[in-house]
Amino acid sequence: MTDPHTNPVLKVEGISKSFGALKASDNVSIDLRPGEIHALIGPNGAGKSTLIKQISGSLRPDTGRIEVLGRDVTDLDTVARARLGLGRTFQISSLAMEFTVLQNVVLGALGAQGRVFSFFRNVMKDKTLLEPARRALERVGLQDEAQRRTADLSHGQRRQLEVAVALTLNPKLFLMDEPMAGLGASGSKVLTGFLDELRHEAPILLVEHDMDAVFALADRISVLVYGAVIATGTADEIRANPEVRRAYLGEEDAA
Ligand SMILES: Nc1ncnc2c1ncn2[C@@H]1O[C@H](COP(=O)(O)OP(=O)(O)OP(=O)(O)O)[C@@H](O)[C@H]1O
Repeated sequence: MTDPHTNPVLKVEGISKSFGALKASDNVSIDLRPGEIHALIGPNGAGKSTLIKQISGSLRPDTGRIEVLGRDVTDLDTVARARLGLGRTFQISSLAMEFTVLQNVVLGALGAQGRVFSFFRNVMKDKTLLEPARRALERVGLQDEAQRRTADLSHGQRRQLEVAVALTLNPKLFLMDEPMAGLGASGSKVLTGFLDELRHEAPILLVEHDMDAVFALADRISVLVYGAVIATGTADEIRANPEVRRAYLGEEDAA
């Protein structure tokens, strides 16, 4: 369990973001503590992805402040935030399907570092890239698939590969947008086990529709409705919260 008194690795304070008349983030404050998985749940269109984008740096909030490891990153771009230790996996795959598994990890690490390359052959011989890439593949259990074409992997293996790409940067914390999406029961079980271990190394802010995974993994859960956080608490507190049941869980019969 996490100690609420330790300094959070991520602190979001009063973030708001509007698209025209629509308030996609409405004065959101949340934090992420060392060793924890903090899940962000809410109905479709509640503003989960919009919030993740603002934390990762790909979308600028209208107001509010974001701190990563005690540093104000509100004005930093995605590359600078990644360098500080903010890892991210995406809702839609960013993998190059025709490339091998190992090539994707190497290229992903290069891109995330903001580096450019001119000769692909040289990049694939660069030990400073290859070694961390192989280590990351081992961590997620894909070491035997390194030379396979990414398009030939199962959906679950691609999700593992995305985590491996993010791991090469040694993230101090993770933002994950629906990592279980499209995984079968066995795939999500494997990934659940992996995230359960990963949290000790890098705490995770997890957007996820799979309620079994959320209630199994999350130390804390925040519920977003119409851009605003209506509750934050443990799984039991969230299950028992009448406002949450009315606004969300009750309607999906997930409690
Ligand atoms: N770039 C944009 N321009 C205009 N409206 C947007 C934009 N991005 C998101 N929205 C709107 O903001 C609201 C929040 O969207 P968001 O994708 O963050 O929700 P979500 O909770 O992640 O949904 P889902 O669970 O379906 O992924 C939605 O009404 C969406 O249509």
